[in-house]
Amino acid sequence: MQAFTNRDGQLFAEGVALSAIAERFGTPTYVYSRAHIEAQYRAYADALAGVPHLVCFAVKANSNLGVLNVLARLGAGFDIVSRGELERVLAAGGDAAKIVFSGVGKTRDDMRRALEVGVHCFNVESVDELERLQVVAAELGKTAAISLRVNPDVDAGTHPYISTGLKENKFGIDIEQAPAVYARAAALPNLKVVGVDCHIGSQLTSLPPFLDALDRLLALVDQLAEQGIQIKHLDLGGGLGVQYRDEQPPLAGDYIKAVRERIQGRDLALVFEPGRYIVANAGVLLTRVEYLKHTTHKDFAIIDAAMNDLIRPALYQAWMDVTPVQPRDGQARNYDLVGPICETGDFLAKGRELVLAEGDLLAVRSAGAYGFVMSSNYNTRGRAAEVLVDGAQAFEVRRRETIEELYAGESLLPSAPRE
Ligand SMILES: Cc1ncc(COP(=O)(O)O)c(C=O)c1O
Ligand SMILES: N[C@@H](CCCC[NH3+])C(=O)O
Repeated sequence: MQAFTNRDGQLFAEGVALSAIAERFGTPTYVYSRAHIEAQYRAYADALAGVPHLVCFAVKANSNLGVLNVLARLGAGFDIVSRGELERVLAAGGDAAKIVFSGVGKTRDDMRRALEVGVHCFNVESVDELERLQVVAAELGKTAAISLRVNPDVDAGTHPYISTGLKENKFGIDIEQAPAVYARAAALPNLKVVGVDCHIGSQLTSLPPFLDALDRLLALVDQLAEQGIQIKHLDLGGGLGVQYRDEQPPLAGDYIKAVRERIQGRDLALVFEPGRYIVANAGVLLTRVEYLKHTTHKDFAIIDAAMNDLIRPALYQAWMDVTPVQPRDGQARNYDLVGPICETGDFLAKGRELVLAEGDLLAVRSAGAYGFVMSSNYNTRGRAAEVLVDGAQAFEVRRRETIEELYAGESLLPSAPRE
């Protein structure tokens, strides 16, 4: 479904004009559509009907409480990688028993809290983590359900920074070593082996890498059964891509259909950890043109959003669509859209044919995933507001950070006299 549509010469988020949101909440502001989030979640959940499953939204993609709450109300599970994400999920009404805990660097505190609230499963990424979890669980007198994140050595064919399933990546346990590590896990008294998981990368635009990884996991499940270790669930991670420009990634329904065909006849529950697929196209970053700067070489539109608000273009050379909220007639120019930050890498888009004037509003599309969550205070800029649209209403689900908040918690040196 299209969350952002053109009507009466301007762009709407569901039933609310983006110009009205800018008027009310200012810019830069992230705007999300509840209907889109729900539709994307349902694409996964509906395709899994009839199989025991969990769709665990990857909180790293968008951890806004309002967004998490929308998903929690739908019965979603959550994939977390930190204590912070855990507390957010609980604060948003998420069910601890539907949380899978991923990440290569879980601390003892992380483990304690996750055991205390009773997460569904720890996705363990190394032998040392397994041993640490045994100690922490024993101290608390608890049993930790675990899955090993295996590295199936599949090339996801995506950007090298977001490819995670190759031998040279830091993630997971080499699939060839997995049987031995499972044997160790099964021997530890406070751990209970329940699953196998993998996540081979993000923004995948074709099915074969997913299915290759699945085949390798299924071979491992069979091998483990011969060792007397029964796997209950298979967690295939996230990674399904979305359309930013002209990519044609598979739909969740087709992906899940292909997975279901391959696991037919097996007594396995399925877990997925989609992030981008659920929220990327549910969000835009709304920004205003501050200045137009025409030089002999280039035309720049200096906008009030910057790389601190949305770092994907600077970090991955990601192409993001930018659309005027109220398109105007006139002579288009070829603009670089740049922010106010003192870095040449501070751009959100380059070489766009646009008709612009100072004060115009622009929507940077597909910004619902890895947008606000990757923002920073660089150049002492307060972070953007976040607004969630539900039908004809817009709710500020996070207010803009104030200047005072930017230095709250810092202090001066005490003025002790120097000897
Ligand atoms: C373990 C794990 N699960 C899920 C995700 C979510 O990925 P995506 O947003 O591509 O669906 C990631 C991030 O790539 C991840 O590292
Ligand atoms: N932050 C990345 C995705 C990272 C996926 C996290 N494992 C992006 O914007 O594309």
